[in-house]
Amino acid sequence: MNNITLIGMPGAGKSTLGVVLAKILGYEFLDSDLLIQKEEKRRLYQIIDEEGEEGFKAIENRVNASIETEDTVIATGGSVVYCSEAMEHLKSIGKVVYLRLSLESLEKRLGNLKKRGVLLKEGQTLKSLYEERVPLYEKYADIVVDEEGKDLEASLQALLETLQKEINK
Ligand SMILES: Nc1ncnc2c1ncn2[C@@H]1O[C@H](COP(=O)(O)OP(=O)(O)O)[C@@H](O)[C@H]1O
Ligand SMILES: O=C(O)C1=C[C@@H](OP(=O)(O)O)[C@@H](O)[C@H](O)C1
Ligand SMILES: [Mg+2]
Repeated sequence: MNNITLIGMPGAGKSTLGVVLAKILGYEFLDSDLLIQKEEKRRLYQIIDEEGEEGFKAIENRVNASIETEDTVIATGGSVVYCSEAMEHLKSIGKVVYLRLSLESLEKRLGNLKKRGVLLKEGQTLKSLYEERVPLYEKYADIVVDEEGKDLEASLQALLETLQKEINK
């Protein structure tokens, strides 16, 4: 199945770029964060508040591992890479694309992380979260797209060009 799954740090543009990419490719678009909210009938922040970090991850794993789509751009939540079953499943139904952005750029782009619903352990900084996650994004990525120094239009262009090259391989 030829789905395209976007992974990367919160604020990397998975949701914003994903929907435009789907439109250009004539694909469906699925934001797995919205699927979690629909299935749980709760907002993400409520799930995190009520179930804690581990509880949220278990739900995120189950929901992402159950996605059965075709010709769909799937924007995941930044924490999906902690969910090994979900990641193996997403890899099996298409290509996994890591949207890479430097810590410095993310720091400028992101506001209050807790308010954004990012899974942060007590006292954890964006820097330590970045260092913890980058190896996981790299581990699961079939394709890496570098977004550094690009505006929305240029990021989308880079994403399209990289996918095109991959398809023509
Ligand atoms: N070059 C860019 N690519 C993607 N998003 C960008 C870019 N520049 C600024 N942004 C902004 O960064 C935010 C990305 O948020 P979002 O798409 O929700 O990311 P994610 O789903 O990866 O957490 C949006 O507010 C978007 O407008
Ligand atoms: O990175 C994270 O810890 C999270 C990112 C969010 O999605 P985005 O990556 O779309 O912001 C959402 O899944 C959840 O609140 C946790
Ligand atoms: Mg998103």
